[in-house]
Amino acid sequence: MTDRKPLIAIPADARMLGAHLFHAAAEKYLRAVTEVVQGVPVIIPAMAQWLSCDDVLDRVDGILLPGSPSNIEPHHYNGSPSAEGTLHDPARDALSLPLIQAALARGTPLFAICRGLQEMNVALGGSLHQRVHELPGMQDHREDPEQPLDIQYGPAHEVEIAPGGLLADLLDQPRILVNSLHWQGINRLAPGARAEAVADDGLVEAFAVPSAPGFNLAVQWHPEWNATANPVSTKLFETFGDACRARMRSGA
Ligand SMILES: N[C@@H](CCC(=O)NCCCC(=O)O)C(=O)O
Repeated sequence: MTDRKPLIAIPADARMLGAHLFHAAAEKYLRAVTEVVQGVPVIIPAMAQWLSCDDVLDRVDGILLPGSPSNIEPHHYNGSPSAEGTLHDPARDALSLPLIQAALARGTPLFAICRGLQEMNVALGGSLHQRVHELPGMQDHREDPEQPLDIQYGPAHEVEIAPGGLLADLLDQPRILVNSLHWQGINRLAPGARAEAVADDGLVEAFAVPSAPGFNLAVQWHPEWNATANPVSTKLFETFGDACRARMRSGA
């Protein structure tokens, strides 16, 4: 008998489409889960007022925290108010931030991408820079929205892999080339988090929480974009998938 496929929860963005509020996730994340993780993606509506963390975690084998154009509300990390016009998604904040803490405590495998990395850092007590490109000495980590998507999600800069960590173990190379589509970034890395990759301007671009009982990894770049065409991205999603399958088989 073959195993069932693991169920992978993807917290939704809450977005107005016309006159109605939708709970949505971009197809590229669903595709990475179906195609590379070999799992079944389940979009979790951003309705934390009616769904507890246990309602979700009792049923799923892993969590994928996707990127989003929206920013975390800065009061979650004692940040100064956002610039006027900043897109927020308080419903997603309310779902994701407690879910991250609960998933890490339970050992549910967790893979966090872009906004997901920022959420994981904030959920664990870290803080964010709101406009990395305006800081002296920092690179511009934003995409050019005028370019076609393949260029926006194309290779942008290298990151240095921290020796002795999870990524060093998985990838066995000192530097990798990543894409870059973000304004915000880690300011204070959360207590208990270990930097796994750092850009040349010093920005932490990946981290893990080694003391958590399950697989967990957060990356600032977008491995879900054409994941099967990039060996590093494939490896990250396959490793996450293996952790989800192991969790599922353990019956935890
Ligand atoms: N808004 C934050 C997070 C950036 C991010 O997650 N971008 C992804 C955009 C859509 C997607 O590709 O899923 C920031 O700018 O830092």
